[in-house]
Amino acid sequence: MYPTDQSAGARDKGIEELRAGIDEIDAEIVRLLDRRARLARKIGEFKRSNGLEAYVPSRERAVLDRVLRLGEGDFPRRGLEAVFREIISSSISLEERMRVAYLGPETTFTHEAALRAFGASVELEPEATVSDVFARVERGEAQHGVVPLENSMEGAVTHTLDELMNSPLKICGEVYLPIMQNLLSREDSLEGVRVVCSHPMALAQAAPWLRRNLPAARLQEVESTGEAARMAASRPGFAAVGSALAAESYGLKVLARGIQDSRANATRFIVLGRRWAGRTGRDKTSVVFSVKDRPGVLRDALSAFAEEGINLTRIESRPSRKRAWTYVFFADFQGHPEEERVRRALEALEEHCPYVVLIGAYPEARDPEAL
Ligand SMILES: O=C(O)C(=O)C[C@]1(C(=O)O)C=C[C@@H](O)C=C1
Repeated sequence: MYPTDQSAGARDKGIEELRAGIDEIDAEIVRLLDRRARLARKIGEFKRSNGLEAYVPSRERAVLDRVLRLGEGDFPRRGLEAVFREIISSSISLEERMRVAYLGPETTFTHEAALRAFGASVELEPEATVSDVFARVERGEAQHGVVPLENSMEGAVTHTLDELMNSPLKICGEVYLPIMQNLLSREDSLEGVRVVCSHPMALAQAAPWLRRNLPAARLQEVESTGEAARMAASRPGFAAVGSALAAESYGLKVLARGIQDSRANATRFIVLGRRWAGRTGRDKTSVVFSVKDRPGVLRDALSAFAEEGINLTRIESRPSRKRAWTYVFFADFQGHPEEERVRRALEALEEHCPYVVLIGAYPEARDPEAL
């Protein structure tokens, strides 16, 4: 027999005392949060009268680092980070009406990345394409944007690189998300699935699993994983490759979990804004440049980075789209343009390159596994 509330007697008394302790602490937390909110409002007023932006990634990094250093007790570190992500998100919303455009629709991985970067208290606005996200921010209809930049298995998101080349916007943040692909459907089992739809990258990530487990299914490419989930919800015999978040919001069954090809599959997203972020001491900088047409020029252009001991974390070429067979290079490196050694390396780069544009500087994302 299970004890009822009444019969639990002495044990109840024990738990009630503990709960009274929690109630007291909760009241104190709320009082402290109110005090913090009042300070954030004042900071918001100061920023408004001095033309400063509400979202300050470098300060957020400092706040989170400090909190994680303080939190060496019983409260889990991941929990601390999540709680403070939302506290800061609330502060931002008190400072100004913050609109963040992202590559939608809702429930896609970019949505998840935007939530990671800004928390749930800002207005997250889904856009149909990467260039719509850029356009919204460029027109000032959103202060920031979030788009995917590269996937650890599929490589660069070329739409994003092409937009970065021509936009006045800067990268002010980065988010890494481990990608978990799932097979979502209204059907009860794999036998009922005739068509599998998703974004081409998601289909590619799940390709070996799909070949093994659904060899007869037709694959259909659609604009996004969210759109795929919507289709799977409305059409019998359809399944989508997408996130667990999508399954939840479209009422789909998860027929198989973790169907992506590699456990190391992660996507890197960027936060766009009008300015790059301030220096934190653990930063990354992104540049785009073109080189003159002569042997060894790329080596010469990059040698200053080696000489200054600056670690290049990515280099990638794209057609310039200005003239056939001419290319631009995208490079990311550890460091911030305010550092002397970075300034020297960039000056040397300019000597070798007809075109160099600094497209962003931002706190280097923490490895989520390290928490
Ligand atoms: O310090 C600031 O500039 C604030 O606006 C406060 C705060 C915070 O809540 O800690 C909020 C938003 C910023 O992005 C950074 C930090």
